[in-house]
Parts: sequence; structure tokens; C-alpha cells
Amino acid sequence: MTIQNSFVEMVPSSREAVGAVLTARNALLLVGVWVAYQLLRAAWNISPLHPLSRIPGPKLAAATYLPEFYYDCIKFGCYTKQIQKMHEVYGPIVRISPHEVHCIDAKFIDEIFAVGGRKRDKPPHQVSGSTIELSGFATSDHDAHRVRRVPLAKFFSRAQIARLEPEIQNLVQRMCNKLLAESGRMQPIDITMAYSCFTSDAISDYCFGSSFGFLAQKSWEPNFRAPLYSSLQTTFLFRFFPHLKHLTLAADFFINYLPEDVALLLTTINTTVPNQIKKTKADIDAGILEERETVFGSLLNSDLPPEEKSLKRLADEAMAVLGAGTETTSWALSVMTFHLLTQPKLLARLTQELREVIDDPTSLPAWPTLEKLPYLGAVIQEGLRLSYGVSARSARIPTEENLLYRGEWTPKGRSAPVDVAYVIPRGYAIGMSAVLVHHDEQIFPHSHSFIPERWLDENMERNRELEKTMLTFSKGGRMCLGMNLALCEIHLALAALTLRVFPHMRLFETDLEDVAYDHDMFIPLTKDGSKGVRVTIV
Ligand code: HEM
Repeated sequence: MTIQNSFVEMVPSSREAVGAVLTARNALLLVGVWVAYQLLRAAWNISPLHPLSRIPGPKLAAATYLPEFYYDCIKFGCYTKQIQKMHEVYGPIVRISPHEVHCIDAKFIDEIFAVGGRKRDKPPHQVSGSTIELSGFATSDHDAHRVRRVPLAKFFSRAQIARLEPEIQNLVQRMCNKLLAESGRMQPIDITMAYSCFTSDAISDYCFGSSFGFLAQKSWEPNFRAPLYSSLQTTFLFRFFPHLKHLTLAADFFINYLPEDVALLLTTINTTVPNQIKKTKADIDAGILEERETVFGSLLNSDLPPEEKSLKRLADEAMAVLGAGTETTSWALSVMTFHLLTQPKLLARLTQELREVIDDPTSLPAWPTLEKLPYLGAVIQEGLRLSYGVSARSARIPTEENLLYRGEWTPKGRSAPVDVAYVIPRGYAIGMSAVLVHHDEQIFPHSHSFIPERWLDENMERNRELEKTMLTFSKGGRMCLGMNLALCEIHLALAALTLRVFPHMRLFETDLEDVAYDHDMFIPLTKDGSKGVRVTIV
């Protein structure tokens, strides 16, 4: 080979080398620009010019989302506990991220979760990662949320739920019969599974006119719990990497290679629920009349604009309603079951009160009659308090007004409280966490104990004042849409269970840790490794 030849051969490879160096330099430059931008942003976030600069809190949380990412994504669902620690140091109002403030004072509930014309957006950071992005629940903008909530809300009014009550009564008795059929088998049952079958049959029947049929199947599984848990597992991660949620759309191609529960979730989101909507639409088009009005049948028949009735939009809403309507209610019932079985005196008192109005527990009085029973109401309130609904904070953004907080607190080392006042400027998020408010010892002394009596006043009437401090169903214009349905289900189920099933039910290797809050997955979770609230029927 001549020298000239070897030079010619070297030219392209040296060009490639130069190209590679340039690419690496450009990449480094981009990374450098990005880092500089993030540093500038962090510096702005903690500068005295930032609108939240007067709100106390740790500097790192004010500067960046790193603490939230670390505690919620890496340590999984632990930011609420960290927020509690911040309140111990900084007082009732703390800045927990560059754009968000957290409050621990129940007196401020009605300001944060306001009603009437006072607009409240949901922070995009908290909903942008949702896989049900077109549901009302995940709609950030106040006005767009109203457009979605109002047509749905009429199906969950007290009057509508009263019409649905015979179906719920039916399902309650079916659940009790199925539990009693376990008698003598001595096989432990995860009771939340049983309750989940009941609640998901109730809501799916109401939504589509045919239930999932979980109570009719032989065992308690499969049910809607596993797919729901899979969907919530990604909540925190998708908040930081919202584009990852689009992977769910491509999942059909590799569904066979995914873990079973993830595959089940994806099938539910991409196939089962859209198919239910399609079937409802096909029935309407074919002129098949529903025996009873169903939620999605009526929405499809309504004069909502076409984009609000698209398959994706209604499937997202259906997932939201099915998801919200099952786990919360079944977990509340599980918490009540655990505490009643561990405190026989409370169970005896409840049983006595129920026996006074119920001759035959297989044929219960109507929900309004049960609602008047003070001790039943107190047990339910206490169970709702300790099951929290959504334990993690859910924040709101007041878009058109500044909020003024005035309160007092006693800093560590001080003997007397000091007054504090803060302005939360419009456009910034402020949230509250049920799990922190429900353990405010000033409001709920011995807050970790199950004490139904706290909900009764001196005349043994319901303590309505105390009920105002409950966040289980949230408050304001975005509070739980299904509260009436949930309360109806819980009153009927608890009455029937108390008289028919609890006399035969025993806890199986279950203790307080199996119901006590440990961390969040949006909803409350117990310690890792818990096998749930397990019972046997003797
Ligand atoms: C004990 C039972 C229940 C509890 C504790 C509960 C709790 C909650 C809470 C705290 C929220 C507000 C979430 C947020 O701020 O992001 C909520 C919203 C919602 N809940 Fe419930 N829920 C229960 C049962 C139900 C049932 C049975 C349904 C059935 C329809 C339902 C449907 C919804 C819907 C659709 C929303 C979203 C409302 C909106 O954004 O406008 N929930 N629920």
C-alpha cells in the first residue's frame, strides 16, 4: 500500500472521528445548557422575588422537585410522612415544592376546597401522569372539570341512589350468603377481596346495566383490585415522566410478556372498559331498551357535544368511576370490620342498636332509616376517618383569588403559641392530606384508636361540627362524586354483616399493622408484606 493510498483511506474515518467529537460536544453542550437552566430555575424558585418566597419550608423542596421525587418515587409513597415532619419544624403552612404549599390546619379546609363560584384547578403536576386523562377526575381546569362533572353528578344524587337501593340490598345479601357459605372451611379469606367484589359489582351494574359478576363467581378472585392497584402503582412515576403513560397504548403488542397484574390492568384500560362502552352504544343504536337507566347509557343518549361522548373520553370516565367506586369503599368496610372484631363491646353495642329496628337482617330497612341510627353512624364515621379515602394530598389552585391564612402554632422550644399569617398567591397549589388532618390530636384525641363515641355529642346525637373536619370524601367542587352511593353501600353492608356474618367471623393472623396507614399509593397502604385483613367463618 502506498502512502497516498493509506492517506485516502484514513480520510473518511478521521471525518467520522471529527463528527463523533462534534456530536459528543453538542450533547455535552445541551446537557450543560439544561443543567444551567435547571440551576437558574432553582435559584429563581428560592429567590426573594418568587411569589412563594414568604412561605416557610426546606430550601431544597422550594428549589426543586427532588425531595418529592425521592420520597414518592424512590422510597415509594413516603412524601406525606416527610411533609408531616416539615410541619413539625415550620408550622401549619409549608412550601413542599417549587409550586405547592401544604396546610395541616383543618380550619382552612373550606378555603382550599372551596365551593360556589370560587374556581379551583387541580395542579397539572398531580394529574398529568394519569392514565385516565380525559376523566373529570384528571381534568385540571376548573371550567372543563365542571363540563364533565355536572352531567355525571346527577346519577349520584341521593334521589338516584334511593332508586338504585334495591339492587344494592340484593348484592349485600348475596355477599353475606357467599361469606356464610364459607362456614367451617377454615380457609382464611382476605375480606377486602370480598368487599371489593361487592362494590365493583354494584358500580359496574349501575354504570353499564350488567355487573362484573364477581359475587356470582365461585371464589373471590379475580376481581377489580389487582388492575386498580397496578394503575395506581405508576401514579407517582408518571407525574414526573407523563409521557411514559403513552406506553399503555402500545402495550397490546407485548401484553404476553408483561407481569400478570400489569397485563390485567392494560387489558382493562384498553379492552374491557372500552368494550363495555361499545356494547352500551351498540345496544342503543339497535334500539335495545335498558330495564333501568344506566350511567353510561344515559350519557351516550344525552345531548353532550360529540367530543364529550367519544369512546376514549367515556372509557376514561368509566375507569375513573369504577376505580374510585371500589377500593375506597371496600377498604373503609375492612377497617370497620377489623376494629369491630377486635373490640367486642363496640360490636355488641352496634348489634343491639341494629336489633331494635331490624327483625329480619335478610330484609333490611331502607338506607334513610339506617342513617338515623346514631351508633351505626358513629362507627361508620370512625371507620371513614381511619380509612382516609385518598391519603396522599390532593391540592387545588385558586386561580382567581389570593388565599389568606391566619392561625397559630407552638414552635419547638416555645411554651406559648405564636400567631402566623400567610398569603397563598393565586395560581399556586395548596393541598391538605386526609391522613395528617385525621391524626390531629387537638381534634381527634387518641387519634390512632377506633373510638366511635367521639362522633356523638352529649345528647347521643351526631356531632355535625366534628364531621366538618373530615376529609375522607374531600370537600368542595371536586369532592367525591360517589359519596351517596358509598354511604348507602356502607350502611346496608355493615348492618347486614353485623347481624348475619360477624357472629361467625374471626380474624385470622391479622393485627393493627394490617389496617394502619404506612405509606401512600394515592390511596392508603399498610406496611409492606401485610397479607391484608384475613378472616375465617366458623
Ligand atoms: C368510602 C368510599 C369513598 C371514598 C372515601 C372516596 C373518596 C374520594 C375522594 C377523597 C375524592 C377526591 C379525590 C381528589 O381530590 O383527587 C373522590 C373523588 C371521586 N370519587 Fe370517591 N370515594 C368513595 C367512593 C366513591 C364511589 C362509590 C364512587 C362511585 C361513583 C366514587 C367516585 C368518585 C369520582 C368520580 C371522583 C372524582 C370527582 C371529581 O373529580 O369531580 N367515589 N373520592
